[in-house]
Amino acid sequence: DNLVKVAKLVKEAASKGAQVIALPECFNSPYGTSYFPEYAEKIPGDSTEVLSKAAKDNQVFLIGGSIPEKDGDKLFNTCTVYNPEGAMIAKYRKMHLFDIDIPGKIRFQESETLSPGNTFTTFDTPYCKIGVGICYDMRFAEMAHIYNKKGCKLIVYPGAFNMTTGPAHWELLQRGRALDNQLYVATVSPARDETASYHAWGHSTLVNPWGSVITTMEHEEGVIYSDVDPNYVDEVRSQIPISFQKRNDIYKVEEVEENGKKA
Ligand SMILES: NC(=O)CCC(=O)C(=O)O
Repeated sequence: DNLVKVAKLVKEAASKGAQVIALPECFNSPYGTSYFPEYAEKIPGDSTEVLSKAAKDNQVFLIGGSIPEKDGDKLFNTCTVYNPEGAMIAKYRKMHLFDIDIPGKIRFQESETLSPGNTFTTFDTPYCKIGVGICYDMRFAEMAHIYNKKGCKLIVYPGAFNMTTGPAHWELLQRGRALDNQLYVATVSPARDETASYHAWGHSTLVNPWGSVITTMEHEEGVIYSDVDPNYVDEVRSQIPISFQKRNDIYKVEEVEENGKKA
């Protein structure tokens, strides 16, 4: 059902002028560790073929939310990205697994069935460079900082916060990452399904480099639209030039080398 919905909604968004479209975390699977093995697919596979076709048919960049990915005997929470020709131009595996335990509220351990990825992922568009993270990744300021250093003007986080952390942290984190790095931050959540075991907070949102929420929604299914203006990123950065004012002589955020390669 969700694959059919993707084809329909991407077409609808493109017909209204969208050029870059993003889907939610785990859009082809219920969000829950017991579901991931059942719904996991290889990449390429049925779900990613639908994404590739939707991008090509509608001539858009498509950030395909995420799916549980099966690779050998491991599962990952993986986002794939397509260009308007339908080619997969990026693949990102969630680096920071959502393992939390808030007594009486929520315990969730993605690591029960998923493994973490180890690679930062950005891609170029004619509009700007875009960085990809998934949900819990948004809590890690250093990751967004590295995307800023790599030249991104937009970071997209498909994400499914919950009814405990959503109201408290969802918007605050996006505004924080946007303001820290003076770039746009977009989050895309699944709609809330009251019959599911995990109740998503919803509230897909776009925040601008000034830290202002420029578009958002509630928790029902829907599509939201907004312009991203890469020139506005430059404007804010020249007005408040924090990137030049960092005391790199005293502290520095940098990618570590892993096995001789950048992480
Ligand atoms: N899917 C996730 O990573 C959820 C993250 C979350 O809810 C949080 O509070 O962080």
